[in-house]
Amino acid sequence: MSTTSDLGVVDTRHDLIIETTALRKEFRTRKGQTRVAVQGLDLAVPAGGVHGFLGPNGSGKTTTIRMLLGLAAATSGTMRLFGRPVPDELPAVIGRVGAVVESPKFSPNLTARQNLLLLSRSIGGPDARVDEAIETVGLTGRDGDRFRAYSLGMKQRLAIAATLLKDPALLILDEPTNGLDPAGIREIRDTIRDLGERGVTVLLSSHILAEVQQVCTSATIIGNGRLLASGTVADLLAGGSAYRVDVASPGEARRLLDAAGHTTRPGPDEHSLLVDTEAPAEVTRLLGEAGIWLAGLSAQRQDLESYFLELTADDTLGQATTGGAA
Ligand SMILES: Nc1ncnc2c1ncn2[C@@H]1O[C@H](COP(=O)(O)OP(=O)(O)OP(=O)(O)O)[C@@H](O)[C@H]1O
Repeated sequence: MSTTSDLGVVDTRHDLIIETTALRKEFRTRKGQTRVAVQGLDLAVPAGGVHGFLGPNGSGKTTTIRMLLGLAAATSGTMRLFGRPVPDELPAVIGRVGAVVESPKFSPNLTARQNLLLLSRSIGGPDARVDEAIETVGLTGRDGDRFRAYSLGMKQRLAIAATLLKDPALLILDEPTNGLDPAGIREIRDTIRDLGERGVTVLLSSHILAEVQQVCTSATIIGNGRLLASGTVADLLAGGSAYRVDVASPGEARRLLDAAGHTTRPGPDEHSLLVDTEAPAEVTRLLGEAGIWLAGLSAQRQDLESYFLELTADDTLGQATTGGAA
């Protein structure tokens, strides 16, 4: 049974900071069609560390985050934050959640510090927390500059600083490095890593793998609103190791290997396929016995990025739509 109280104690039964089950979101398009943005998503974010929420553009990340924060209604499914069902019990937990989903509004003529002081006082926070937040995001020394003179990267860091004013246990950042140059990306990345090391659970949504791989301890990969893979980054990388098989007829080879219980995927060209297996010799034997001769067999060592691209290759073409007018 739940151990939660009005103080927002974590439900120890789950020990998950974010949990969604069969989460679904449909939008009605102008043409009267139903666009399924999120379809049956099970998301499980453990306490502590930085969790990547990865998927190509349009895969449903922002929609999922908006539902978690009560900014959009789910069509069906359940969601929990700190073990509490949301949106029903969102008021009990929202004080522990910091989020940068859209660009927050700062006054351009006030300094960064003045902007933060205003925000902090509006939620009854101590002024000292403003200094802490400025230091955490690395804006010490620049906090006296007017907001309008800030670079995009500094604005993003200020947005993160604003979320820290309530000392959140969970920080949700939606594509925080969008539009930043490499130096700006590195600054944000360092800030996020630092926050994770301080014990804040961070959900970091991104479609850029290379940078996420360096920051995240665990990750969920989605495509077309569906879960494709989830686990520690190390597990995801291990799961991504595969063998490339070169044969004249990959379709036939895939059917055979699938029937034998292997998991296969299309290869990088028309005469290849990828197979996830611990036993490449078994693959050779199965194909050989069926008269399918291998022209090549090679282990594929992958980084998270190529694994991600491979997983989401079929999911970037468009969203599922049903019903309505053509
Ligand atoms: N208000 C809306 N009305 C109709 N469709 C929407 C609406 N909001 C989002 N969608 C659609 O839902 C799908 C998922 O969009 P979403 O913004 O959640 O993706 P995302 O993964 O955050 O993408 P990005 O990386 O580009 O931000 C897209 O096909 C999008 O067009």
